[in-house]
Amino acid sequence: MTLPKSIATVCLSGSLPDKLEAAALAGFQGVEIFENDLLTFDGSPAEVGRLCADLGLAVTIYQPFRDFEAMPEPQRRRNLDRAERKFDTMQALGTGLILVCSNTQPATLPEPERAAADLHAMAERAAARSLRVGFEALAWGRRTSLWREAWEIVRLAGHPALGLILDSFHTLARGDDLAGLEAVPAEKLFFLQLADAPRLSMDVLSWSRHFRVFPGQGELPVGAFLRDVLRAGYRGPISLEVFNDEFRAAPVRRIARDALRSLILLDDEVRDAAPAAAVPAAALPPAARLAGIEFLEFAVDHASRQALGGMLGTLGFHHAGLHRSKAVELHRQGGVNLVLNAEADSAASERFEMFGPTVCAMALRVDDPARALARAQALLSPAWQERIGEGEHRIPAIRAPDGTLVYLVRTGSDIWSDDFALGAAPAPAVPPFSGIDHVVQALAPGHLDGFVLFWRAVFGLGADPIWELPDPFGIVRSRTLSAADRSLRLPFNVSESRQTTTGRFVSAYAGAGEHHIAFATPDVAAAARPAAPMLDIPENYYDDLAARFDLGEAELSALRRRRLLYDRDAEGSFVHAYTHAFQDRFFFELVERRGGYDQYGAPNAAVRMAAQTRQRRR
Ligand SMILES: O=C(O)c1ccc(O)c(O)c1
Ligand SMILES: [Mg+2]
Repeated sequence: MTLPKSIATVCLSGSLPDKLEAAALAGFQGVEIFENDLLTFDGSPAEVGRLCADLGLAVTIYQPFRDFEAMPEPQRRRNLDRAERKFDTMQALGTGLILVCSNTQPATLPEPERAAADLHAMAERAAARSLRVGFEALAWGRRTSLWREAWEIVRLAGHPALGLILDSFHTLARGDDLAGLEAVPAEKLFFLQLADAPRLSMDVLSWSRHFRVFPGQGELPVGAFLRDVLRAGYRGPISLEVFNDEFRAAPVRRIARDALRSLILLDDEVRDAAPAAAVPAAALPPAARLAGIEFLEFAVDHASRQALGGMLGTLGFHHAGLHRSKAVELHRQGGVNLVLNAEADSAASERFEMFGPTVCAMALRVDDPARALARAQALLSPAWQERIGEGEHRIPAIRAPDGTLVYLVRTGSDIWSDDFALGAAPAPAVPPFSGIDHVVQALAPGHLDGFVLFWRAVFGLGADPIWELPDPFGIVRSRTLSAADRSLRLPFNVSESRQTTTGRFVSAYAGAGEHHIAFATPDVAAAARPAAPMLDIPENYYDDLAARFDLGEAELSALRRRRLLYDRDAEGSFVHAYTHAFQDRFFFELVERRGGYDQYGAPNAAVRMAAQTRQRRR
């Protein structure tokens, strides 16, 4: 047994049957029927009830019933009549619970006693039909906007068919918490809705109606909230109620799968507080201990392999080996392995046919590949198997949300000697790269939240807040996921504009993908070798640097001479440089972190994007 999982139909796109099928297919046990989805459906409530039953879905609640409590007459009497009609609907749907959200009307009377009396009257009528009523405080309710105020009214009403409904968004968005919930009898906790959200400064109604996300995708402490509810003795379903413009426009099955992934993760995070009967039979296997990127693999053809190999050569890479049975080359520079795959009829060639030269796989070093794979599968990411030759290594892999492969390589193991004919390494001509510092991926609008959840859940990465970067042709939003020890850093960029560097990448190549790869170097001035096709930076940038930081003349002229970019914070400094884009697709960055600098030089992103636009036009 795990906590029963439910989802409100409002989270999903499409017609009501589409939503129900997707919820059932993903693996939910229940659905909240949102009134609007029923009103716009051309079948009876009884048909919806049958559809749910056929799909194995319980109708956990019917909602919302608005603007009910504490209205003056004659609305009061009309509201009670309206409630009777909704009870008919509930019985046809086959649900025993209705959600009343707190009144938002200016005419709402202020006395909690009046609200309690009205809800008592409604509960009395519900009870006559063996139905129940739950009361939820909307964060923007006229007189009732906090859960404690809603509880006070439910307590005053004192009817067994009336209880409290909690919604994490309404509480957490107000900066409130659940202190005091222990005082509410467990049997009065009728239902629990969960939603997360990014921290935004806007009115709470707009925030709620457009920007909610699934737990784990936002920045609110939903796990702690759920733990408090379970400690208070709540034993009902956990139900997602997310109003999100992007989710409502996205393919319904993808969003339903993200939704369930979010609850599986949350369920696991609160195991310590869950009632014994609801503790998942098996905990999720712990997330992998990561140790960086063993290799990145590019899908290429013979011509682009030649060209990319040439460009890598200017950065000090050498051709380190050839695969024994496939058209696959290994290029190396220090601790960085890049695989160029031109094998026909492979996962790589599939990507190449669709997107041209592109990164098609990333191999992560993990402490235990089998455990990492088991966790991914438990979180709804299926395993993937590449065709292999006699005696060659089988590396476990899963698919990232965009279909690229994530290989799982045991830290410290040698995956190269068996499958590759390796040549002798030449003496390094430049200070060797210590590894891959970060890999930036461009995503199509609407995909960021899904990627954030995937990487958070499957690999336990943490997510930074969102940055907004000004491109000459629009805004790029960027969010970075990283391991706590920074052994893996993955910034994701999204742009609504098709003209930005990010937007062009996504629209021109019909998909997302890695659009820039940063190599870590101890000496960026040496690594940005004269032969390398480095991006030029305007003189104005260096004048501004001199004004912003008190750099010595020698340091400033060293930066200027090599056209390096610079950033600094309280922890340390960051010197970096970019190559031209390879065939207008992806590009490379060279980064030198000094001291404890832990960011990505975001103040320089606008300069970089403008320089890229100029370079492209040349
Ligand atoms: O935005 C709303 O009106 C609304 C309705 C019902 C809910 O349960 C809720 O949390 C919000
Ligand atoms: Mg709600």
